[in-house]
Amino acid sequence: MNNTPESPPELPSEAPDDEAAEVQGGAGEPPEYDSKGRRCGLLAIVGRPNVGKSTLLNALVGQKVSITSRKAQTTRHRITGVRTVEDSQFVFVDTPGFQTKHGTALNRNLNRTVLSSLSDVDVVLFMVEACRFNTDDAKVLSLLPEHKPVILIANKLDAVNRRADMVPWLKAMQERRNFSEFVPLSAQKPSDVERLFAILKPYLPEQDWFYEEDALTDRSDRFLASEIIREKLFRLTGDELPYNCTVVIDKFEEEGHLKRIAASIVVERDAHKGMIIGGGGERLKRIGSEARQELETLMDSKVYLELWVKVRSGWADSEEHLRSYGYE
Ligand SMILES: Nc1nc2c(ncn2[C@@H]2O[C@H](COP(=O)(O)OP(=O)(O)OP(=O)(O)O)[C@@H](O)[C@H]2O)c(=O)[nH]1
Repeated sequence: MNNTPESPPELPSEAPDDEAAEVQGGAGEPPEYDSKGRRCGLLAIVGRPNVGKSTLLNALVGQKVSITSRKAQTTRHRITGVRTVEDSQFVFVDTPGFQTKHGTALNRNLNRTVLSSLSDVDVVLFMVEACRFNTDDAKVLSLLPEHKPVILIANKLDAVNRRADMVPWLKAMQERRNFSEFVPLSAQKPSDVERLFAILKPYLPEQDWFYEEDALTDRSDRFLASEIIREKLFRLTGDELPYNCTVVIDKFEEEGHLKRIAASIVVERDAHKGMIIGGGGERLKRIGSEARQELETLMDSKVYLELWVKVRSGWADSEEHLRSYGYE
């Protein structure tokens, strides 16, 4: 997209729709869906406090992000990290109800929250310390949904003095639940962490990626920018806006202590476009201004942000559209 807006930085503008017809491809059926062997899925890391969940997550994704939108692309979840390895994209999500910090008791009331937050992940990573299992571990385990693949991650392997203890311990664990896999590892050991991707891959459904390949790896600021804009978008449009609108970063340039970001909010219908722009463009201005302020704080630099709204009917179903938005 080569928008060269006349407007000054930060002033949200409306992009012309002239590409819409062309992208829709005119006559003919939309192309049949084909993930081309790609996989993408949601994963949750659960476990009692102090077993090493954050250590593992940070090692898996390289950097932690925090997204507060109620309507992130993956429905109810707060995404804590994304990592794409070859043809597979791993999306790690938070599980409300497992906020067990400061020794908060896990009680029955949390049960429902936990179950619903885990109901649409593809695989659960249940983490314990190798050769240990206490009542808090048991409580967490008892909250996991019955019909969901659960992988047992036995962390802190480096701290196990007698490796021979592992065999009876693993046997006892298998009696507690029919785990899909046992993975003894050390979250502090990079080679163990990298090995985990190959083990997890078969649990991701074959489908196209939710995010760009470089999300949260070498260009994570770009990913963060699209998430922050999306968060403001949903926050300021309330429940009016359907989930399937997206934010595409068209430009992300750094000049010293300044970042120039141009982004398009892509919606399916004209009505949605109107909703986002608001009377006199007020709403879009606010989305832009709030996103810019937050990005400046997060990135610790000055940010010029240009926002556009575009209508792409059926974009989410069309491979061609996805390609044109850089999803390939
Ligand atoms: N020896 C050893 N220590 C580890 C390993 N992984 C994590 N730790 C340590 O275990 C402690 C807890 O790690 P965290 O990653 O904060 O644990 P957590 O499960 O996220 O804890 P909460 O945030 O309280 O739920 C830290 O001191 C880590 O350094 C490991 O593989 N080996």
